[in-house]
Amino acid sequence: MVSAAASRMLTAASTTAASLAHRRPLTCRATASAATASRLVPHPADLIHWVRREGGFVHPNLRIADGDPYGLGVVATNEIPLGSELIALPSHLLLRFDRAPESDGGCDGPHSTLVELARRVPDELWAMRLGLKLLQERATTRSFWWPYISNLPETFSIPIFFPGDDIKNLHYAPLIHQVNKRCRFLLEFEKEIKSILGNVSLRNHPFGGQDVNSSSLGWAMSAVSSRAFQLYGEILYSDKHKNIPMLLPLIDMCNHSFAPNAQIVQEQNMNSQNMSIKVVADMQIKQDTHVLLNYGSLSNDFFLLDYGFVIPSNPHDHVELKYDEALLDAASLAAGVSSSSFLSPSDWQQDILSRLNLRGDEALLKVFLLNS
Ligand SMILES: C[S@@+](CC[C@H](N)C(=O)[O-])C[C@H]1O[C@@H](n2cnc3c(N)ncnc32)[C@H](O)[C@@H]1O
Repeated sequence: MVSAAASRMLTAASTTAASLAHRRPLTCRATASAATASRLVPHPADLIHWVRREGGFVHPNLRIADGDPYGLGVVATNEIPLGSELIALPSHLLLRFDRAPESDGGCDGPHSTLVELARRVPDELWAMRLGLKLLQERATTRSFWWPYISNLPETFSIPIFFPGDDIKNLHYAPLIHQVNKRCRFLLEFEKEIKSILGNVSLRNHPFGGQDVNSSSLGWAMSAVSSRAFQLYGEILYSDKHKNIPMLLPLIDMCNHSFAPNAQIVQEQNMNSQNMSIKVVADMQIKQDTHVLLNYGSLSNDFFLLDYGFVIPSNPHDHVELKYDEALLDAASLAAGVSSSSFLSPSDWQQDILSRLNLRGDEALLKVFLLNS
């Protein structure tokens, strides 16, 4: 199933480009690592210049540079003092999926069709919802967001694009299950989108009449899962907020570290439309040093699935096991250990098990093995 999905994504990539030469094709190659991945176009717009021109702020001592082996990154060209504002984006430079009607024809316009498609995406695949918006902007010839989108990688080396054998070699059933699930979703969603958009006029088509396939959907989902930040969105009531994913131009060029030298600060009026997002230096940043953010306390499963990399000795990795006496007895039997009896432990064993909280009415049978 997975290899079929992966190979279909691979081959679909090359087929649409020729017939859509007058538009920005929604294609994706599934090769190369992030470190070498080229951008959507050979000479993308100057992102720093665009952010400044559109009302954002970028510290004069910053540039985008090759962050080998992490792909591109944001680097200090000169020392930057602790507490300095590094990047600031006003609300109109935050790319988010908004359900409210846009000025595109009210209830029937392309935005409404996009909302209808997004409604069919399960909550756990939230990245696909914002991915639909990203695809729409990518397909729009004069999109405001093109200078940003043109700087996105052409490919993502995350497991949904791995060849089938490489997926099997992950050797970890829960991860393989997630990859399979995502691949299956992309193939099914492609069919669903084709059937819905088959009856939609060009005027109301969210992708300007272009075909969307599992390859382009996979590209968009990966772009969002590996670059979006979950930030305060709508205010629900009193001081409760709902986090929503947003793409943050330039800020998303910063790579990850559990020992970051900068952090994201969200400034917000009560009206969330007026929010602004800043990156502030948490320490002095020396010349030629990368600006690093902490993407979150994530385990390597999440990093691999959503970002395509893992952290050696990740302190947030853990293995969850169940202390199951019957299973342990069966394992002893299979191993030829005749003397053990986990189901009827002796007194001293019961005492130790109780102290470990593995026996008794309040017993907690989940065992966590932490990395640290
Ligand atoms: C938000 S983007 C950062 C910008 C990215 N390097 C680029 O070239 O566009 C996240 C991606 O950067 C790479 N990356 C970031 N931090 C990394 C790290 N600590 N180790 C390995 N790869 C990293 C991964 O490819 C990840 O999916």
